[in-house]
Amino acid sequence: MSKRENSADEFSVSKRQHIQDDIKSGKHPLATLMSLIPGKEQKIDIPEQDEVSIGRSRSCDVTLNELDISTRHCKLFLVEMDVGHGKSKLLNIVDKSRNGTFINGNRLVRKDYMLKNGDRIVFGKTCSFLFKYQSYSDGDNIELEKSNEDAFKKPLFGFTSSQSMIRKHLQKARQESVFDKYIIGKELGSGHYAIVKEGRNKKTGQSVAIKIFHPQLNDDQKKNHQFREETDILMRVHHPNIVNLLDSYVEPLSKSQIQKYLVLDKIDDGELFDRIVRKTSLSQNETKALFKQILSGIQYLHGQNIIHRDIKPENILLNITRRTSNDQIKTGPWDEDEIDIQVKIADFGLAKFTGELQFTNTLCGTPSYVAPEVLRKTGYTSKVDIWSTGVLLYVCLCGFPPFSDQLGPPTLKEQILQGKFAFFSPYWDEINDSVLHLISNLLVVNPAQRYSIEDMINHEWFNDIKSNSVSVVMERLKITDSKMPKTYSELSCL
Ligand SMILES: Nc1ncnc2c1ncn2[C@@H]1O[C@H](COP(=O)(O)OP(=O)(O)OP(=O)(O)O)[C@@H](O)[C@H]1O
Repeated sequence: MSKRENSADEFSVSKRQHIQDDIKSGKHPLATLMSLIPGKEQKIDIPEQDEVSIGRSRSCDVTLNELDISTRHCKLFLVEMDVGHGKSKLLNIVDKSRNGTFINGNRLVRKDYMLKNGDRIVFGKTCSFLFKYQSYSDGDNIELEKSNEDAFKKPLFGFTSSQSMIRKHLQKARQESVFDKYIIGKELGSGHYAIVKEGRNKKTGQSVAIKIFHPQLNDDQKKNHQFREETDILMRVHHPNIVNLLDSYVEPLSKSQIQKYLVLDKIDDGELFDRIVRKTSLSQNETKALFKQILSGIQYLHGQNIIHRDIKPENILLNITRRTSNDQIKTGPWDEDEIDIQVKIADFGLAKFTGELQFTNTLCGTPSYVAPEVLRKTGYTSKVDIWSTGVLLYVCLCGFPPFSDQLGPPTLKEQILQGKFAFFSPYWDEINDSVLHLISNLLVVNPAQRYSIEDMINHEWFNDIKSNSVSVVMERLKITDSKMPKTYSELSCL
């Protein structure tokens, strides 16, 4: 007897007659389990039926003969689910065993789990299988639902009929799972709503960042569709100062939960926030050079009717080219060991998917960058980004925000609503009046009187020209040491 026959015999996996019949009759199985035990190669087909039982009992649909398998070890339930791209037929696994069912190393305890391609399932201690769907979804029945246009001001990208065909095709192609296309690796960072991990495209080898939102209830199909439609649009946004969105996925986690994924260009050198913390504040020249890029990105977004809504130093990422030899010439006022810095704005147009708490900054957990009209909830325009950019400019130059509870009373919220801020001595003493004038035209409570992105780009501070507009001397406020605001750098050491 050959080794192979012998092992197949030892690991005899029998299936009930009707499964065999299905296969014989040419009816496709829904999924397969490939044995991962060396020398015990085995492929088990999972038929497409409402319930599939797996266990040691001969009456189970799939019988596993190992001693640590329970009589009825687990059940697979067929679930039709729409997570934003038409109905998909999926298998939901529920454990019923004594020794446990493990998915990718985690024991299923009193919860169900929606199986996905590439999952490693271990029944009991040793029965280890790789799970794969045969035909994952009902791809020919995709219904494109109209997006909720009120919730998202439509960007200027129109769809021609051929584009709409491409879009349909794209949508069909996108029924694949994020795990089919990418290998997910180590953590790059985390925020309130998501953790971001390194990823690698299995086909091209491209290194990417994968933003994995915390699990959400799958209680609103319309919202899932909206997420898919809007991320499709954001995928067409390309600018050198904006992080490219490459792919988006909504994956079922269980019968009631989903998880959203965004695949992004990977940006290697961290957040502007960390640079400010490290340096306490940035020089005028460095701030100006970084802001020229930030403003170019924001101008592009506003030109496409996209409002960022969450401009803050944590969302400004940096790609830094380091010096490798002494004769390399710097492209800007960067540090000695830096040749070039490319600014990349992250998280644009996505704030609405994460709710109001989004308006926070990670250090203080306060809405320091939010425009007054957002707090007032009276409706807003792209001018909210101008306000936040004004706060960011202030922070870069002195190292602390213009509005904070430390500066109260009044409260942070009241300071913002009243537009109550000051340039404190000695922090602002050596900084040009010209940029104080610019900031004073950005932190204006009435959005109609606030600068536009073009006003900002054309301001004399950026263009190093002297005009008559800044003839006034900007006031610096002297306050006692005890009242002096703490910089992000000081706060990060506490
Ligand atoms: N494209 C990227 N490349 C590399 N790192 C990234 C990328 N996007 C995000 N990160 C890292 O992951 C961290 C968390 O990401 P992000 O800020 O998008 O999550 P979030 O939950 O939306 O955060 P927040 O709490 O600010 O709302 C970021 O601070 C950054 O350090």
